Amino acid sequence: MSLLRIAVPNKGSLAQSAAEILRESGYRQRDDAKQLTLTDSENGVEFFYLRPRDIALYVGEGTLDVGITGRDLLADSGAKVEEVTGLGFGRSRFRFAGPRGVYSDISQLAGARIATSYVGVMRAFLEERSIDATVVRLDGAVETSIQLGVADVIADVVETGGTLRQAGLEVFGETILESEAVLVTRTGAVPDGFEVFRRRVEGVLVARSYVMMDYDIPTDRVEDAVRLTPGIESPTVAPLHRDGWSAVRAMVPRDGAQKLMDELYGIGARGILLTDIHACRL
Ligand SMILES: Nc1ncnc2c1ncn2[C@@H]1O[C@H](COP(=O)(O)OP(=O)(O)OP(=O)(O)O)[C@@H](O)[C@H]1O
Ligand SMILES: O=P(O)(O)OC[C@H]1O[C@H](OP(=O)(O)OP(=O)(O)O)[C@H](O)[C@@H]1O
Ligand SMILES: [Mg+2]
Repeated sequence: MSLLRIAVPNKGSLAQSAAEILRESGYRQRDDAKQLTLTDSENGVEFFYLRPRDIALYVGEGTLDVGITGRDLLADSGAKVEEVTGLGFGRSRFRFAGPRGVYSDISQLAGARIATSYVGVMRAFLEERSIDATVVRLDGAVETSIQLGVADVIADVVETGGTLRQAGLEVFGETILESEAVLVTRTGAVPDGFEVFRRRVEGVLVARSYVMMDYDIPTDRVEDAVRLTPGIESPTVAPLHRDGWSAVRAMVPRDGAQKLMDELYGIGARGILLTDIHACRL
């Protein structure tokens, strides 16, 4: 059987987290950052470590079957690929920024020189709003371009905002794009072996965002408790040896789990336990 060919970021902000999620999904990953390919035939896959910006192109051309890249890079590429799922890491916003106190609205972009590494996204944004501005393509360190007189404003990736602050810049206007790492395939194609891969990765995402909750509760309060912890399909309810009590087990979102424990305690639940889920298939 042919191997599923998967493109993985080789460097940059997405590389480490991408390798982590693949490892947690049970795949082998390279242990040398100079290694460019890795075959995991036991699991039916082959990994290609590539620049995240190029990944949409390889997948869009059909040279590779699946890719992990940024949603913003995907939008910029114009390649024929579709997002299968967000992966919850590499979160960033794509924003306009200018010298502090000068810009407050995108109407001020008319006639301006905008430096960015995301020329495709920028041109589309300006065209949609009929704004006539000059786009200056830069590879990185875009924040410095204003000081150096190459541009008036920039459009760049912002995470903490630390880089902008250091450069004496501030964001203005609407958020152009919200990004995170995404799993992509070629539009309209479901490559052989992809479903197994997708289920493994989605299993890790669920395991990361859910926890398992167990508790005991007087049987006459089970309905109230189940309303608080409905689980994904339906919670397991089993009789306790102690008369009039039941045990309940349900998956709950990790965020807010502590508050949920307080609420369950409040309606009479006891022995409330929270445990991590390491992997799952739903
Ligand atoms: N500081 C950051 N925090 C979170 N995501 C980021 C950050 N910088 C870039 N990204 C995301 O990483 C992807 C770009 O990856 P790429 O490897 O091309 O650039 P990079 O992470 O800036 O690395 P480098 O500039 O060192 O090559 C995009 O999806 C972008 O949104
Ligand atoms: O809001 P922050 O947390 O400061 O992060 C945003 C910065 O991170 C990235 O730069 P990177 O370090 O990848 O350098 P680059 O500009 O050369 O791509 C991005 O291009 C911003 O400059
Ligand atoms: Mg960068």
